[in-house]
Order: sequence, then structure tokens, then C-alpha cells
Amino acid sequence: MDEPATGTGRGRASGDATAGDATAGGGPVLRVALLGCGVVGSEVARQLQEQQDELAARVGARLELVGIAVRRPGRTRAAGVDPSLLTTDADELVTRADLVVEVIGGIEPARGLVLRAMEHGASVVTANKALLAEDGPRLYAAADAAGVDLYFEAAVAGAIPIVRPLRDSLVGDRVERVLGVVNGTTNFVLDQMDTTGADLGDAVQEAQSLGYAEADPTADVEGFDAAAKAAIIASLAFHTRVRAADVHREGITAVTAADVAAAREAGAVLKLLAICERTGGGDGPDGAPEGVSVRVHPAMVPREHPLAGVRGAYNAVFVEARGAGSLMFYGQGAGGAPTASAVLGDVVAVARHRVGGGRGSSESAYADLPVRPMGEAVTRYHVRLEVHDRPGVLAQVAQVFADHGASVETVRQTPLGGDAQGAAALVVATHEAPDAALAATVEALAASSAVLGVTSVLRVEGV
Ligand SMILES: NC(=O)c1ccc[n+]([C@@H]2O[C@H](COP(=O)([O-])OP(=O)(O)OC[C@H]3O[C@@H](n4cnc5c(N)ncnc54)[C@H](O)[C@@H]3O)[C@@H](O)[C@H]2O)c1
Ligand SMILES: N[C@@H](CCO)C(=O)O
Ligand code: NA
Repeated sequence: MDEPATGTGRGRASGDATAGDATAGGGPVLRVALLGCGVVGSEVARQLQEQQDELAARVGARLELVGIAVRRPGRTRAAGVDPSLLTTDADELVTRADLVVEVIGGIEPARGLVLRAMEHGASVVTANKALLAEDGPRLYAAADAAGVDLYFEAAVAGAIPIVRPLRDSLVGDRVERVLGVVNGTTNFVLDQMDTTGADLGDAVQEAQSLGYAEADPTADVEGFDAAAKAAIIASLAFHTRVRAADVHREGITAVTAADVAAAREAGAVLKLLAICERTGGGDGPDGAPEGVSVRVHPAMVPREHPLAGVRGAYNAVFVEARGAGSLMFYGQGAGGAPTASAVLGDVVAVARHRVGGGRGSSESAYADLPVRPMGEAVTRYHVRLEVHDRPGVLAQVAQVFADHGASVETVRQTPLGGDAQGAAALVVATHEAPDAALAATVEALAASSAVLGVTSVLRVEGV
């Protein structure tokens, strides 16, 4: 590792003065390198500058921004970004820093740079959910090998403190389940569909025009962004390695106005949820071995559930823990300033370790629980069917549920008028059952001679 110029050894700030001198211009200094200067990076740079005295007082050392790695140095930058700090040589920059903040995003070159930074003795703060959900264990191992910190509060739900609560505050408890609205773009889209009756395409366009959704909104609407966050949450909550590829993922692209209306009629609202929960382990109905279920899909949430009140582009994470009970973390999951808040919180935390010694926790994956397939997840379905309105049809439909081991909780029948004379709408809510059984039920219903059409199939959570 490259030692700081007048350093007192690995993990210490350079300079001989005591922490109390930090704001006086002398005193210890920590060199910070910023990788990426986009939405988040430019705000991190600005705030590091703007709050330098206060941050120095909080850390006990001055945080000196020594360089900002960018792709295009000639580009016009946000106010507060010092052009003299820009460099295209990120490889070199990370070798002369005590703290590296990675806000480039994606897998490469971010991964290579983070690993190189740690090899050179720098602690790393990153907002990169994709990288952590793809290769988190390797990053933790590199941090351990180098004796440095790896912090990533901004990677899940932006400004909302959820990584550190799971990693530290709740580590003495047993987390049973986490339900999260962790993607602002899709929450905005579903909220628009619910409140204005907009269809999916129009709502996505509106999200784009307001700057929530990217020009290519695939990562959001197809659930990739939420799946990466779910993997990170589940890894922390259950002390188990969960990667993005382990997460069952359904986005919102198949959500229709009929689904939104069906949810509304049922006194519920549709949310794209990240669901991380323990399964099996002896108290389940089938004596299945203990495991975890990690999934992202649209779900109906009763309007009285705290997550139903998460409107617009806001995020929230609802945690159920054995001792703590239910906890709700709510706030802004995206945007430059909110995300930079989480990044700077991590910067201060790792900088304090540099000054005072110590490190944040390493990877905790001792439980090593298997990630169960989606078919084994225990869910409830809310199914809307259109059926022939004639004797015996209800019995026929009920039999399909029974044949697949799916138990019906309520059925509501409404005659369909107009062109659909002789037809009725049936809304069936099930009890809990394995997702595979419920999916097979729906498939059989669609093929049944009693059924004219299955118009909406939604999973129900939070009841
Ligand atoms: N924007 C948000 O609201 C938000 C919220 C939470 C987490 N994040 C995460 O923060 C990270 C950054 O997101 P963003 O929204 O700021 O993205 P962005 O696209 O606005 O910024 C990334 C910047 O990195 C630059 N870059 C690309 N390759 C580079 C390289 N080799 N060297 C130097 N710079 C390079 C790009 O030119 C771009 O300016 C991502 O991991 C993202 O998932 C973003
Ligand atoms: N695209 C993400 C931003 C932060 O991950 C969202 O819409 O929530
Ligand atoms: Na966060």
C-alpha cells in the first residue's frame, strides 16, 4: 500500500496534529478520490467542498478531495466541481487515496477500480448495487485482505438508512422478513396508474419527463434494479450469500389497467415489492428445510399497510424482526442530493475508522441458507375471472382450486351486463399456498370450459 505522506501507519490519517486541530488548516488529512461525476458524483463533490469544515470536525481529519475520475474531462460540470481535480486516469488516482468513493456504476471498470483501490490500502464507499449483488463476496474478501472498509449505504434505497440498520443495529435480532418498495421509478409509475388511471406506457413516459426514469428504463421496469437491492438486503438480513441471479424477478411491464382496477376494488394498491423472507425451518406446513425466498414482483398491498402509503417516487423498507417487531424506513431512494447524503455518511464512518482505528463489519454469511425456488414461496393470489353465469360454474371453479391444493378464502360474484349478458365476474382470494400450486391453478382455470377468461392475477402481500 502507498502510505500517506506523513502517516502513522495503515488506517491512520496523515499529519501530526491532533484531531482537534483538523479545522484549523493543519492537522491530519485524509485523501479522498471520487470515481464518477454524474448525478451522484457531482453532488458528492459539491458537498465535500461545501461542508468541509463540518466534516473535518466530525471526522477529526480534513477530507481532501485529491481527484475526480471522469470519462470526458471537457464536459461542462455542475457548480462546485473543481475542474482542476478532473482526471481520466482512474487507475492512477485510486493508488493515491485513503478513501475511494465509487459512483460510476455497473460492473466494469468499477469492480477493477474498487479492487485496485483496496489493494493499495484505500477504504471504499460505493453506491453500486449492481456490483455488490453480482460480486459482493469478492469485494468483502478484498477489503478483509487489505484491512480496509467497504461501505455501501447508498446502494439500497438511496438516502434511507437500511444497510447499516441491517448490518449493525439489527444484528443482534433475528430478521424474519423484509418487504421493500425500493425502486422509485416503478413506484411512481404504479402510483400514477392508480391515481390518474394512466396506462403503463403513459406513466413511464411521465416518469421519464420528470427525470425519474432513465431514457432506457429497462433496469427499473423489468425489476433488475430492485432485484439487486433485494439480493443485498437478503444477504445482510439472513447472513447468507444472495446474488442478483438468485432473485426471482418480475417487473411491472405486464401490469395492466385491469390489474390496477382489481387492486383498487379489493381495497388494495399495487406495488413492485422486493420480498426477502425466511421459509421452512420446521414451523411451515410441509416441514421444508430452512431457506430464504428472495423475489421481486408486483403485489397487491392492502391500503392500510404502511407500504401502501408510499407514494410517487418515494421508497420504503418494512422490516419484521423477532425482537424488534415491525420497523419502517421511509424516504428518498434516488436523486443526487439524497444519494450523496448516504455516501457522505459512509465517508465519515470510514474516515473515522482511519482516524481512530477499527473497521466496519466484514461479510456475515455464516448461515449459508439455500435460496428456495419461486415455486416454493408461500404466497396468496387474487384472481379475477370472467365465467359463464350458469348453474354449476362456481362448483367447477372451486374444484379447480381444490384439485391443485389451493384453498379459497373469499369469492365475490358480480353479473356482467351489456354485451357480456350471461357472464359474470368472479373475484377469488386464496389462502396461502406454494406459488407453484397457485400458478398451476390459474393455468387450469384458463383452460377450463367454465371460464371465459382470466382477466387479472395478482399476488397479495402484507396481510
Ligand atoms: N442516481 C441515483 O438516484 C442513484 C441512487 C442510488 C444509487 N445510485 C448508484 O450510484 C451510481 C452512480 O449513479 P449516477 O446516477 O450518478 O450515474 P450517472 O450515469 O449519472 O454517473 C456515472 C458517471 O460515471 C462516469 N463514468 C463512466 N465510466 C467511467 C470511467 N471509466 N471513469 C470515470 N467515470 C466514468 C459517467 O460518464 C457518468 O458521468 C450507480 O452505481 C447507481 O446505481 C444512483
Ligand atoms: N433507478 C432507481 C434509482 C436508484 O437506485 C430508482 O428508480 O429507484
Ligand atoms: Na440507503
